[in-house]
Amino acid sequence: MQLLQTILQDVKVLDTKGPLDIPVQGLTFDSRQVREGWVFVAVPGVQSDGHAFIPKAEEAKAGAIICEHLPAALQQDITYVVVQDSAEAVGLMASAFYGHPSRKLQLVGVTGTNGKTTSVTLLHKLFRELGYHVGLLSTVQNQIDEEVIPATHTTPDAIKLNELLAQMVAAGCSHCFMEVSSHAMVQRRVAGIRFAGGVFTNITHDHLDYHKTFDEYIKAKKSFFDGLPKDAFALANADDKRGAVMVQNTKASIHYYALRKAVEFKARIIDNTIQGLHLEVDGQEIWCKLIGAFNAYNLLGAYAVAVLLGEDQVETLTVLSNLSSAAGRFDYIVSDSQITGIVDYAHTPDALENVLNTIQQIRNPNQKVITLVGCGGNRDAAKRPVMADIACRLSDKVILTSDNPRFEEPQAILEDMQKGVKPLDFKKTLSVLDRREAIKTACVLAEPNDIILVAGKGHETYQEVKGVKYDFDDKQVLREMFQLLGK
Ligand SMILES: CC(=O)N[C@H]1[C@@H](OP(=O)(O)OP(=O)(O)OC[C@H]2O[C@@H](n3ccc(=O)[nH]c3=O)[C@H](O)[C@@H]2O)O[C@H](CO)[C@@H](O)[C@@H]1O[C@H](C)C(=O)N[C@@H](C)C(=O)N[C@H](CCC(=O)O)C(=O)O
Ligand SMILES: Nc1ncnc2c1ncn2[C@@H]1O[C@H](COP(=O)(O)OP(=O)(O)OP(=O)(O)O)[C@@H](O)[C@H]1O
Ligand SMILES: N[C@H](CCC[C@H](N)C(=O)O)C(=O)O
Ligand SMILES: [Mg+2]
Repeated sequence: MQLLQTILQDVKVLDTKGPLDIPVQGLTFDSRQVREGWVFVAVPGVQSDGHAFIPKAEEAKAGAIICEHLPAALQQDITYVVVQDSAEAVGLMASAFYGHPSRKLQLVGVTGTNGKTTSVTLLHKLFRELGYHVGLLSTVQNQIDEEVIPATHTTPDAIKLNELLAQMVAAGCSHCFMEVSSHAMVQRRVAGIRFAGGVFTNITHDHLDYHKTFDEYIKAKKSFFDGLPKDAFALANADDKRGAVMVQNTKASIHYYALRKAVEFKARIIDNTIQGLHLEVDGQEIWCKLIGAFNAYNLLGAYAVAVLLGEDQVETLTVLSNLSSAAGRFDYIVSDSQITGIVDYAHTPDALENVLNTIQQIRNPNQKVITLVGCGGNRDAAKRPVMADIACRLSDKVILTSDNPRFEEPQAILEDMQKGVKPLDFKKTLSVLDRREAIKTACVLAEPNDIILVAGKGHETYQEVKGVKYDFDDKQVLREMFQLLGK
């Protein structure tokens, strides 16, 4: 068993009260999980401050308490350690507690507003096909080879993260591909993690509820590259306005990929149809099953990562051309009367615009596009009118509805969205609060050959209302409605 002083090795300690050579039975930042002999780290949060739960941890017989300031009264048989930054300390301690698993495999992190899940999923599938044992940490699910471990966050907390990495190492994984969210950067979930490489996909408006300003959001993403070590690679999308800024202060070796610029890794779209993408990548032509111009970026990024990790270029492209996308990313079903129902996780203005542009490019002029979209509660409210406007601009009919209202009033979210609808578009817009009814309405309105886009929830199988997750699966409801209506 590890000693407290061992797992504190990399942590900036300001003060200690009590012995440090005590065994650590477990590590947590949640007082409700503390057991006898465990280490409790008090972390300031958004809702509350972990320091307020120190008495609970003491009651549960914690062996040590790590905090940024000492409580007024100290318990005799507990060690107290004051650190400068307890969120960072959790990461550093978790890495040591689990035996530094990130140093034992090639870990690549992907950050950016859109394309993270798609990119890491492609990479996981690619490296599996290339014959490796591979881990995956994504919004949709975590995986060790084909074994699925449910995910609660895009990036797990530092303790869960190291625990999962340690499981991957134990299972013989040589690689792991993970999403690094901006929340994870701010909350230091990847402190102490060693990356072999980092990828930047793009950055657009999102999560301003949390980061407050776009500058802060950029800073959060950039801090990932600032922290990469010298022997890692930093791969950035050069077509994104912020691509160069992201990697400007990194110690890692800098590489770029782009569709519109002559950089190290480049691709060109030859054709973009409902059957997939025909691309030229580094001078080689390939056909891919993924649909939409934005997926050319995801494919090119995955290719570049593989090459930077030393894989053969031709073999990589051959495997990539056979891969399908992640669940809920341009997922579609076709009804008996040839109505195409597309389910996509587009929940940002940029993603919605990309998906709708793709649909506009691949549809024929007789097919109407009906878009159903909502915006999440307790999330960035500024995107609501913008997404409604984009939907109107790029669709023939729009149905505004609910998407995880959480603790907000669904009707109020809808009204925020309605503010973005221009007077000229009033006629083509409907608001149907209940998502099931909204999908039904879209199916009623659709005529043979039309296209319905159900945006925002993708792979999610629930609708979250006031803390309760009710079963809800866009694709299944679409299928049900097609059947019910005989479409
Ligand atoms: C806004 C946000 O990110 N919140 C995360 C944060 O919670 P918090 O700051 O509110 O924590 P808190 O409730 O104030 O508690 C503060 C501290 O007291 C502790 N505590 C609390 C209660 C108690 O009884 N005892 C106790 O010790 C808590 O464990 C915590 O350490 O820290 C928690 C523990 O790690 C996270 O689970 C929680 O994620 C919430 C559930 C969440 O929804 N996060 C989303 C926004 C998120 O992280 N999303 C990104 C992806 C976004 C994207 O790119 O799409 C992600 O990586 O998943
Ligand atoms: N490279 C890309 N550029 C722009 N849009 C993209 C890109 N890749 C995917 N998208 C769009 O964004 C949506 C989300 O994609 P994906 O799940 O891969 O991103 P993500 O970064 O993991 O998102 P999240 O932060 O919500 O987990 C997709 O459904 C698609 O509509
Ligand atoms: N990872 C994102 C997912 C948003 C998906 C959308 N369906 C919503 O609920 O807003 C978040 O938690 O902000
Ligand atoms: Mg994701």
